[in-house]
Amino acid sequence: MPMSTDEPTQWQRMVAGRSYRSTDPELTEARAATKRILHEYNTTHPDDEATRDRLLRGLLKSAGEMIWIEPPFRCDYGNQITFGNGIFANYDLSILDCAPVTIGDMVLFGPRVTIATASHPIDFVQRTGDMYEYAEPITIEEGAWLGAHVVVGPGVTIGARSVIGAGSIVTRDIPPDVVAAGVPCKVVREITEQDRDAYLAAYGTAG
Ligand SMILES: CC(=O)SCCNC(=O)CCNC(=O)[C@H](O)C(C)(C)COP(=O)(O)OP(=O)(O)OC[C@H]1O[C@@H](n2cnc3c(N)ncnc32)[C@H](O)[C@@H]1OP(=O)(O)O
Repeated sequence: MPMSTDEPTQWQRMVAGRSYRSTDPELTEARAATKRILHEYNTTHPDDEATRDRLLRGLLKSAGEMIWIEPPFRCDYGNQITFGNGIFANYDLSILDCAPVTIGDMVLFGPRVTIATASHPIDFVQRTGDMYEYAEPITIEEGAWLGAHVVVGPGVTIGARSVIGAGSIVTRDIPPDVVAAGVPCKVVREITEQDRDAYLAAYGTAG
């Protein structure tokens, strides 16, 4: 029987949220190309902001204004990542962008945040023999702040302006305007105007 020519590629399966194999040659080469760009990014001179900005804009699907991603920064493909405006990421941001990753305006990342869209089957044979993998999109809405060492899992949305405590593992959606923390990450409380007053009382203004 003749082979069908309209079978989706592994890339098409991956971005459609279906099972795929990351060992596919097209995907392997795409990751290798990304690593070459990131190697250059991560070894720039600290003062060479212009080169880092150029490399980032060539790598990402889209990038707004005023983005500062401290090296080292790692991702799988780059062209699945959208950054809004005014984003700061501290050292060691890792994004497994096998599905779309959308970061809104004014999002802050503490050091060593991991955003993992990719996952594997729980079943051993599917995971190792079949080598199946799948990925689900992740969205971090505008103004969210993720503390150090936060891990965000496949399919999660973190709501606007919410704060995720250091070391949290986020496995479910987090609503807007809350402090959430822990393993697994749960809402601790809502953020209110009292937070502003309490901050000023404790630390004052920056002049
Ligand atoms: C962009 C950058 O580079 S950021 C620099 C890196 N800095 C960080 O990563 C620091 C991040 N900060 C935190 O994680 C802080 O703990 C915050 C912001 C979540 C604290 O928020 P607050 O609402 O002030 O929390 P508060 O200290 O009042 O604690 C509320 C409760 O949540 C718990 N909690 C707070 N943080 C965490 C956390 N990371 N993990 C688990 N539980 C936590 C507290 O133990 C407390 O529980 P309790 O009521 O049972 O005692």
